[in-house]
Amino acid sequence: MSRRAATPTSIGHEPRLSIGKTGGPAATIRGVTTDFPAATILGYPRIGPGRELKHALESYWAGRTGRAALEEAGRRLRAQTWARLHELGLRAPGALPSNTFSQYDHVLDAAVAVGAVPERYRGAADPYFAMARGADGLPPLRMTKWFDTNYHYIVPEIGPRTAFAASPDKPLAELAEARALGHATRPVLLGPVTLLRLARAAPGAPGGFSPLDRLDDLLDVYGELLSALAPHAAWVQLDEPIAVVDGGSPALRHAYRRLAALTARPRLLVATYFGDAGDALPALAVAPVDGIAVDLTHGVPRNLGLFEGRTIVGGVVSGRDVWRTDPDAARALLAAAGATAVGTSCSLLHVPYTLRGESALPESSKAASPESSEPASPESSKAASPESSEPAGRESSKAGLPEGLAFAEEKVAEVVSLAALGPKEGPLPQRPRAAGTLGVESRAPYAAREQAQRDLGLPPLPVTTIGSFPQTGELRAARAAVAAGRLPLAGYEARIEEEIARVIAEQEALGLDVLVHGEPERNDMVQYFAEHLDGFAVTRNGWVQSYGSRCTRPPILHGDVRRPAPITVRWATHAQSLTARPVKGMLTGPVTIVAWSFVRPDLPLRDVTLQVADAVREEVRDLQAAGIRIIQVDEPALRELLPLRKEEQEEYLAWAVAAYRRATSAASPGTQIHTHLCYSDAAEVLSAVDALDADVTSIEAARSAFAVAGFDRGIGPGVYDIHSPRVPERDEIESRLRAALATIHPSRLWVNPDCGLKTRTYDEVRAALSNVVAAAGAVRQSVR
Ligand SMILES: CN1c2c(nc(N)[nH]c2=O)NC[C@@H]1CNc1ccc(C(=O)N[C@@H](CCC(=O)N[C@@H](CCC(=O)N[C@@H](CCC(=O)O)C(=O)O)C(=O)O)C(=O)O)cc1
Ligand SMILES: N[C@@H](CCS)C(=O)O
Ligand SMILES: [Zn+2]
Repeated sequence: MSRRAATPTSIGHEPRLSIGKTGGPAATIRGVTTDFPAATILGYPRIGPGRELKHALESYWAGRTGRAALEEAGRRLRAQTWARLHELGLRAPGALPSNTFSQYDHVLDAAVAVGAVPERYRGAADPYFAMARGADGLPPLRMTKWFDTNYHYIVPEIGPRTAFAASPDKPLAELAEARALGHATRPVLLGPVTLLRLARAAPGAPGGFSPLDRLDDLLDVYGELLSALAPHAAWVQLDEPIAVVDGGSPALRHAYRRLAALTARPRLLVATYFGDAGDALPALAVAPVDGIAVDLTHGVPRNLGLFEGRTIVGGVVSGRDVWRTDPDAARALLAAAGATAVGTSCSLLHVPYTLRGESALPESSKAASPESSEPASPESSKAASPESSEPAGRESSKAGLPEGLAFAEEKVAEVVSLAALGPKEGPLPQRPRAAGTLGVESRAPYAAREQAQRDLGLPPLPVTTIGSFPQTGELRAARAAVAAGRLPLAGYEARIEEEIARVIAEQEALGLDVLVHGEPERNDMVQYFAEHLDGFAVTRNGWVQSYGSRCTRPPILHGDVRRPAPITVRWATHAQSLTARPVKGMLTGPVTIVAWSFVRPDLPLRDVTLQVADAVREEVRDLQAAGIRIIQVDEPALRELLPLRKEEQEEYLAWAVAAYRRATSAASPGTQIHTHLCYSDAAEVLSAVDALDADVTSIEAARSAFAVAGFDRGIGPGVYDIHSPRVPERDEIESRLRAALATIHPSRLWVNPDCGLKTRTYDEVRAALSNVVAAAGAVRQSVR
C-alpha cells in the first residue's frame, strides 16, 4: 500500500534523481521516489572541534566576554559545521539538519520554543542560563541522563498552568543563516511526546498531574511552530526517541494524527532512535506523516512495512559507537528495511568530531611494541605503551585501530558512500549473545562485616565526600605540559603528591571523618583507569559533550582488558601516610567504565564488563594489602545502562550486579566497601543497588526526592547539590539530615555531598563542607 506524502505548502518539488547521486536532491529506491535526500544525518556535535563553544560559554559565564561574543562563536560553529558536512557530501536540499546547535542543551531549547519557562526564571538577567545553571540564589532546573547515553539534559517543568506559546525564532534564524550560506536545511525539533515524557510536573502541580495531560495544548503550539517553518523548509524532523521506550504509542498516535492533519505544514520526518521502535511504528503509521527514521543498529524493527511508499531513513551508521560500518551488513539492513534513504542511527552528538589528528592511536593491536615512540605521559594511550601486549590466543576487536574507527566526520562519509552504493540483499549482522552461567560472588554476611569494621572507630553520622576535590587549572595545565613534553613525569608526580597533602590538610581542618585523596591525578574517573589498563586506547581530542560546557573523552575499549600494574595504590597510600583518619581508596566500577567507553562490538557487553571487573578486583586486593581499610567503587552509570525496554532489564541488572560483586569480592570483612551513584533516578534500580551489597551507598538525593528507606546497610543520601555553585546553608543540611533520620537508623546514616567536588572551587568547597560538618555535628548530638 502506498500513501501519498503531504505536499509542502510553499516549497515546490525538488527535481528527482536516483539514489547513487547523493549530490542530487532526491532519491528513488525500490521504485519509490521521494524528495527526501538520499543521505542524511540526524544531528551533529556542537561543542566545536576545538571545544570552541565550551571556551566561549565559560568566558561568557565568567564575565570575560559579552553575549555578542557568545552568539558570534555559535554562528561561526554552525557555518563551519554546515560547510564541512557539505564538503563531505551532504549536498541535497534537506540533507543538512539545522536547529541542532544549542548553547547549552536541545531539550532546554525545546522547552523555550514552546514557552515552558517557569515563572521564577523569567525575571533573571539571563533566563536561559538561569534555568541551566541557576542564578541569584535560584537553583537550576534538574539535569538528568538523555535516555541511555552519557549526555545530560535539562528537565523541563510543566504544570497545569504552564502558558505554552510558540517561539520559532531559533529554528527560523538558523534556517535563514544556513540559507544565506547556500544551504537548504531540515530543521530538527524535539517531538512533542518526547518533550512531555521527559518533563516533570511543575512544583505545586496537583497529585496525579502528568505533563502528558497537556498534550493537546502543546500540539496547538507545535502546529504554530510548523506553520512558521513551512514557508522556509520542505521537511522538518521531529525527534521522538521516546518511541523506543515502552508505553508511548497512544500519545504518539494522537500527536501525529493531529500534526499530520495540519493544512500548512512542511513534510514531517519522525525520527525514532536509541533502539527498536517496532512497537510504536503502527501508531505512527496510522498518521500520514511523510517519513520515518529508524535505528537499524538493533536490527530491522517489526512493522516497518507499514511505511511502504513513504520515506524510510535507515539508520545504519551508528551514532553511539566509533566503529567503522560494515558496508555489506549495512546494505543488507537497508534492503531488509525497505529504506529509501541512508542515515545515522541517531544524532552524532555522542561521538567525537574526527579521527584527524589522532596520531597516538595504536596502528594495530600488535602496535603495542617496544618500538613505540610514544612518550610516557599521563595522556598517553596504554595500548600504545611498551608494557602492553595481547594476552596469548585472544584477539583485539579490530586489527588496526585507526582503520577500524569512524568518528562523526568519518561517519558522514560512510552515510554518503552507502547512499551511493544503495541497498543490497545479504545476510543480516548478528549481535554477540552472552552464553554461560553467571557466578555471583558473595562477601561475608553484613553483620560479620559490620563487626569486623568496628575498629575503624567512626562516629555516628560519619562525614565524608565522594572522592574528587577541585581540579584546578594548574593541575590541568601540568597534565597538558607533561603530554607536550614540557614537564617531566617526576615533576608532575611530585606536584600531585603536594596536592594530595593539601587535600588531606583541608579535610582535617574541616573535621571530616573519612578522608579522600581528592583524585588530583585523574583527568577523568574513567579515562584515567583506561590509560592504565591494557585493552583500551584513549584519544587526544575525542571530546564528547556531557552537559553544557563539560565534555569527556570516552576511551576506546578494543581488546581484552588486563591490569598490568597497580593504578591507585601509590596515591592512596601517600594520602593515608599523612593522616591518622581513615582514607578511602577510590575506584571506578566495571559497569561505569564500560558505560563511559566505546566498547568493542565483537563480545557481549556482559563479558567485557566481567573482564573489567577482574581488573578492578585486582586493584581492590592491592589497596587492601597496602592497608587501605575503606574502598569506594563508584557505579554512577548503573542506571544509565539499564535497557530502555523492560523485557531486557532483568538480564542486564543480573550481570551488572554480578560484575560489581566480582570487583569487590576480594575485600575481607574488615574492609569497608562503599559505592556511589549519582544523577540517575536510582529508585528505578533500587533492588539492584541493594544487591551490590556495599557496606555504604552514597546516592544523589539533593535534586530529586529519593526514598532511601529500607536500606539496612550504610546509606549517604547526598545532602547538597554539587552541580550548582550555590553554598548550602547549615540549617538546610541539618533539616535534610533530620528528615533522613525519619526513615534511616542513625547507625546507618552517612553525611556527604551528592557527587564529587571536581567542578567546584576551593572557596565553594570549604564553605559548603564546613556547613556540612557543623550540621552533622548538631544532628549527632541529638542521636547519641
Ligand atoms: C560524573 N560524570 C562523569 C561522566 N562521564 C565521565 N566520563 N566522567 C565523569 O566524571 N558522566 C556523568 C558525569 C558528568 N559530569 C562531568 C563533570 C565534569 C566534567 C568535566 O569537567 N570535564 C572537563 C574535562 C575533564 C578532562 O578530561 N580534563 C583533562 C583535560 C583538561 C583540558 O581541557 N586540558 C586543556 C589544557 C589545560 C590547560 O592548559 O589549562 C586542553 O587539553 O586543551 C585533564 O584534567 O587533564 C571539561 O573541561 O569539560 C565532565 C563530566
Ligand atoms: N569519585 C568520583 C565520582 C563521581 S560520579 C568523584 O568524586 O568525582
Ligand atoms: Zn557522582
